[in-house]
Amino acid sequence: MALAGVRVIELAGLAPAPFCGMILSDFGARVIRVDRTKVAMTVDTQARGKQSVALNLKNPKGVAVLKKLCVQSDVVLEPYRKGVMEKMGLGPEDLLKENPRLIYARLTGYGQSGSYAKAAGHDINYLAMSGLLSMLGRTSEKPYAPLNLVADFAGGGLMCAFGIVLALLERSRSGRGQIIDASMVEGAAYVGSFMWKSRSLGLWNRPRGENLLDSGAPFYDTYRTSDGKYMAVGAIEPQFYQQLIQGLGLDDADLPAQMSISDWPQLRETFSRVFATKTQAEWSQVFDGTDACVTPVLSVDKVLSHPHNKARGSFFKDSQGEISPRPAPVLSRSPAEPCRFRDPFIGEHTRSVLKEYGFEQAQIEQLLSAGIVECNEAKARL
Ligand SMILES: C[C@H](CCC[C@@H](C)[C@H]1CC[C@H]2[C@@H]3[C@H](O)C[C@@H]4C[C@H](O)CC[C@]4(C)[C@H]3C[C@H](O)[C@]12C)C(=O)SCCNC(=O)CCNC(=O)[C@H](O)C(C)(C)COP(=O)(O)OP(=O)(O)OC[C@H]1O[C@@H](n2cnc3c(N)ncnc32)[C@H](O)[C@@H]1OP(=O)(O)O
Repeated sequence: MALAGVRVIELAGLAPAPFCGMILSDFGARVIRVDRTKVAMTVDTQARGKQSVALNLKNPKGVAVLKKLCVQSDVVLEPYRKGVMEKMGLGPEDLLKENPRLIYARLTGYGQSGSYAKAAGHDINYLAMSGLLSMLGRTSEKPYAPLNLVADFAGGGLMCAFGIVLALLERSRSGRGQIIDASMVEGAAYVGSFMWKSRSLGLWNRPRGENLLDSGAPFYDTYRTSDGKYMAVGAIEPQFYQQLIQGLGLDDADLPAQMSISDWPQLRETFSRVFATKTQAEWSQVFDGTDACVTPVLSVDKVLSHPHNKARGSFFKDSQGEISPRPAPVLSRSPAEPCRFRDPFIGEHTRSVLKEYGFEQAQIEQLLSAGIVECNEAKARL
């Protein structure tokens, strides 16, 4: 796999950093998640392929353990508020001094500088600060955050993984590590570059929810079917729009022009009325194999069985029967191979990892009895 041989230490976080670690793990990196001690259950639902070491970083001996792990690693990924790592004596200066090849990735909401750097926040706040939230939502409604996909995952976890891969590539030439300041505000805004770069085209001149791609246009929207499901319509180009009209059984001569914005409400009503006459399956049959750009809105349970997704193996079931998306993109020679085994228990690999990283048996026992590290091998064997 592309990242085979890369060792990552991921400090346990909420959503974006776990996703970043999972991407690296899916593509072959060895990811060791450092969890807190005295925690019964992890909230990391993106732990695929990771190992877990439970370590008390409030104790200087715990800090020393982490340093030793980082000296022998390629990447450390930290998801804390600005200053937390420095306070524990684990800031970039400390760790890069001991391992100048280390890539030190800092995944935060607001970045390492600026007046918000130390403030708490979540996806919706970062999305708001990126400018993008102001553009999301239906006409005459308040801004609407699309789950926590944009800032946490696209602009956060994924962008941070991209930064790490870039830094690894650069290190193969320079031999030196570096610090990655991954701000979710900036990551989200960067993902949304199109919104800024396409303003001159007049794509976003109208209020929120009344533009071409924000559900303003009737040919770029979703429609309810007779069985209470939905179809997605993305027939922008005139030649594809014609196929939409044909599939709906409408006559172009009876309809206003596609780009007549003042007629969009009327056109939407017509489309809504027609879509409500057949089930999702029936509409899929009508549009499959055409270029009308009309697809069923699949529920997360149904994606696995759709013939297209099935043919490509786009989703898979793990050993627990849970459906997951296959890691993307697909590399021809060294594709990702997601681990199908269950996620680790907190501290499941403490003993084995410490041994591998050069701790003597007696040292490990001492750390365990002092509560500086915790081990959960027994739970794993149950
Ligand atoms: C919208 C998303 C978030 C969605 C997440 C939800 C899915 C989950 C959120 C809450 C979960 C529920 C909850 O936990 C209760 C149940 C628990 C149960 O086990 C499961 C069910 C639950 C209902 C559970 C269910 C779900 O999992 C949840 C609903 C996001 O937007 S995520 C993005 C958040 N932002 C960032 O990541 C940006 C960077 N980080 C930050 O700004 C801050 O970390 C943050 C997120 C604001 C949190 O601030 P906080 O004050 O809590 O922490 P920090 O200032 O960063 O300091 C960390 C302290 O921890 C110490 N520490 C770290 N590691 C160790 C260690 N190994 N040992 C000892 N101590 C450690 C560190 O020293 C810091 O201590 P100090 O505060 O003393 O300096």
